[in-house]
Amino acid sequence: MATDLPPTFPDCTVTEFAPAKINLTLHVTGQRADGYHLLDSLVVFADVGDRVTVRAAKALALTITGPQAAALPVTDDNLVLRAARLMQGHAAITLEKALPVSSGIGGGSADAAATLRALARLMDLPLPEDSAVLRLGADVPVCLLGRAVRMQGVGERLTPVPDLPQAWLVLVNPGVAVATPEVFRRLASKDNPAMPPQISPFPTLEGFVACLQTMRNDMEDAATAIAPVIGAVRSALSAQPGCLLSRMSGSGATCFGLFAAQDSARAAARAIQSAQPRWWVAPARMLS
Ligand SMILES: C[C@](O)(CO)[C@H](O)COP(=O)(O)OP(=O)(O)OC[C@H]1O[C@@H](n2ccc(N)nc2=O)[C@H](O)[C@@H]1O
Ligand SMILES: Nc1ncnc2c1ncn2[C@@H]1O[C@H](COP(=O)(O)OP(=O)(O)OP(=O)(O)O)[C@@H](O)[C@H]1O
Repeated sequence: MATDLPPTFPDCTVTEFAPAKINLTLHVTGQRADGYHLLDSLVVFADVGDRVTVRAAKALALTITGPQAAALPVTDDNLVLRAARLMQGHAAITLEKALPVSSGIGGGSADAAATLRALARLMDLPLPEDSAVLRLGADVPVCLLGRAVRMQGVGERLTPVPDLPQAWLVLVNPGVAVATPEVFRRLASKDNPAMPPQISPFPTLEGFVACLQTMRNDMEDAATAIAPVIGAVRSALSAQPGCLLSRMSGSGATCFGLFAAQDSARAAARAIQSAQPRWWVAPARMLS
């Protein structure tokens, strides 16, 4: 049911960027009685992502455009609409979908967070309370924060980390959607060691990478069992000159390579894309 807007409602549009979320590490350290898993993850963002534009309207409506739009039909449970309903936002919303769907880089969560931010700006309203944000999805709180952070609990405990060194990423998705609940179900162990209690400052990228190498993504084996092509993605990234570290993000199938120089990241992305024209490949700056 459409509701009339207050006469003073500003006639403008607001656009918010929805950056890809990357789990540089993802330790699964336990499971709660309700089935949700306890995590310990170093999360960063990349300068590639979706874009959410909101415009005041008499009723809530969503249009999806962009290179990945075909993979995401407009349905009532789209996270953009769920987020907008939380804000009671009457808005015409356009989601420009650039990130592959169900790919471990938090596309839906990033879109939900961007929608909350955009509607808060458009309507000059506060953001919803933390528990409501978490109910949208375990990755929505971290996406709402939108900067490098240690994520614990089921996704709600966010602790600042020291400034991270500048780095470049190559994100590669082989075009296979991996369902997060299935990967959690298939974990061989749900009770793995956490990251060290303190994350110290990293004066150099080399030191940062050495530290990351002592950590893991505990979902990678289970995701690779579901989508063996993840192994090929990891190999393709690791084989690139200048790749300091490669690992899967989230529940997959997207993997990232970490590079010291933008040129090497771009060259690696070009090489992988030309060898695998059907894969989604994106060079990006790591946002910390
Ligand atoms: C794997 C991660 O991407 C790591 O950042 C996230 O934890 C997943 O976040 P998300 O996609 O926003 O997850 P949700 O949409 O809340 O949950 C999808 C499903 O994943 C499982 N799930 C999710 C988060 C969590 N801490 N434990 C879980 O067991 C639950 O079965 C849930 O039904
Ligand atoms: N705006 C949206 N963008 C992407 N997926 C959405 C969106 N809204 C709802 N979904 C649904 O959410 C599910 C997960 O999609 P998403 O792309 O967020 O996965 P993901 O990248 O693996 O997330 P995460 O890294 O948080 O586990 C899919 O089933 C998808 O249909």
